[in-house]
Amino acid sequence: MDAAAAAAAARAEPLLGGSPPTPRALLSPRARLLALLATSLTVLLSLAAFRAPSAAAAATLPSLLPPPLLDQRLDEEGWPIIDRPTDRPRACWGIVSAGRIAHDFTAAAVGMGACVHAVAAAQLPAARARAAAFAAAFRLPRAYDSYAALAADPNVSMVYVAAVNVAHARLARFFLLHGKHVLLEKPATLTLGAFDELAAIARARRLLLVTNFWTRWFPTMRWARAIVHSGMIGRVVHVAGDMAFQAVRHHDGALDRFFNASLLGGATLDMGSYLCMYASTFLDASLEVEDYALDNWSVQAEGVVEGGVDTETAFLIGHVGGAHAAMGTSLKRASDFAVRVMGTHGMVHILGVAISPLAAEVTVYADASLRTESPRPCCGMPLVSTTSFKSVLPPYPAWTGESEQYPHAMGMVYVAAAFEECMYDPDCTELPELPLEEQRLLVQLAWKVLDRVGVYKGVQGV
Ligand SMILES: NC(=O)C1=CN([C@@H]2O[C@H](COP(=O)(O)OP(=O)(O)OC[C@H]3O[C@@H](n4cnc5c(N)ncnc54)[C@H](OP(=O)(O)O)[C@@H]3O)[C@@H](O)[C@H]2O)C=CC1
Ligand SMILES: O=C1OC[C@@H](O)[C@H](O)[C@H]1O
Repeated sequence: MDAAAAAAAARAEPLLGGSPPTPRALLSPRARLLALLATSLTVLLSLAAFRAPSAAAAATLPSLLPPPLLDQRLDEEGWPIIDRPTDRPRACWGIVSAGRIAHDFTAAAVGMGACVHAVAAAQLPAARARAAAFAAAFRLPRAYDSYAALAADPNVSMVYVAAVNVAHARLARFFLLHGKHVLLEKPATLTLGAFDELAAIARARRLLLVTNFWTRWFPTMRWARAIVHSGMIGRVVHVAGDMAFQAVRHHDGALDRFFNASLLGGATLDMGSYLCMYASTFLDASLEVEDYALDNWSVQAEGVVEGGVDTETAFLIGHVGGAHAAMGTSLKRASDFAVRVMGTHGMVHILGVAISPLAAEVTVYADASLRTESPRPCCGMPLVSTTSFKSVLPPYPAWTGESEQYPHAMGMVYVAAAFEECMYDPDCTELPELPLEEQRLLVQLAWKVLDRVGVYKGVQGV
């Protein structure tokens, strides 16, 4: 292991969780012996199922296992290590819009040493001054007050589209047609038709089109996925998540995007889209072949609609494999922003803020299906192990004089690094962490939720 990898491993090491008192202590001596045998068997089977990195690890309890190896390279401060070519120009970003998340992404990108060449602000008033101030703060060479000027800049090969939801389809189409690779803020589009058009352009021109579900590239998410895929918690049967906050109604004197139907606001297209992403991530985790056809998924939803947007929504997503997700989102109440992935004999708990998760915990219980004695009628299986995972973010670049707008903003480095690395690989046409077909499914799942709740019916082209 080289020094950087060792530093990264140290930063992302599992913290061995203290186990709560085992319920076994409450059983009779005979039941205790049986439980011990069952637990030992479960431990052995868990170990067999777990893709441990070395044979030595297979001799230890699951709670002592190292996490699955993460193929993510980070330096001592937590910055991604990128193999940039030395024999040709670097790929440079253009930032489309100068709003809140655009600040966050740009801070992460300049912090990690990426080339951010220009920003364009073009929709809200004072575009020229806003773009100039943005460029000055992040020391970008160019500031434009039109998106067309940014699209014409030959130094920009990839753009980050950070405008409000209603502009996503239009701007992604515009920049793809100008030959730029596009990292597009979520939700990619409202309608399937709009997404399919974007995907067709991207494929035809061999351009990257990636919805910015940045969660997918977080070390915590990679760890959680690896744990679930290892079989350590058994077969996934249920995912539960809740993401809600009391959104501000007004921003800079106008109705904020959250409550603004003309900007495609509402809880589902905001945080609900992450919950759809979590459902897609884990519900089919046990299938050998990933299948993103909507026919394999069912959606039910209830919601409260105010001013044309959903402000409180609960939805269920079912997968043909039998697993299901129960999700809640709201613009009007608090939440722990956590997601729990429940398997037949264990659970991965992705701690809030699960949009940009820095910590998770896996709990493994004895597998009742492997026990020989009559199962107890209720409640709680003997605990086998609890293992935690934590990661740290690289520091915000203080020299910008800016500060983060959204939690864990520096976590944008992970998706930015993956995107940039793909730019240097002639064979890379999609990011494996979020293929186009899955992005398409995510558009459809959110659309189904909204359809059931009764908003945005009949809207086309966005
Ligand atoms: N991945 C993530 O973690 C996050 C993603 N997001 C997503 O990013 C997008 C932007 O969110 P955020 O930065 O909070 O948004 P802002 O409210 O800050 O607006 C972003 C930009 O959109 C344009 N815009 C804003 N209001 C209007 C309007 N009334 N009419 C037309 N254009 C408008 C402006 O572009 P210009 O500057 O060019 O004038 C503005 O700078 C959303 O799609 C959201 O879902 C948001 C937060 C976190
Ligand atoms: O994508 C997002 O992530 C963070 C949330 O607070 C924000 O509203 C949303 O758009």
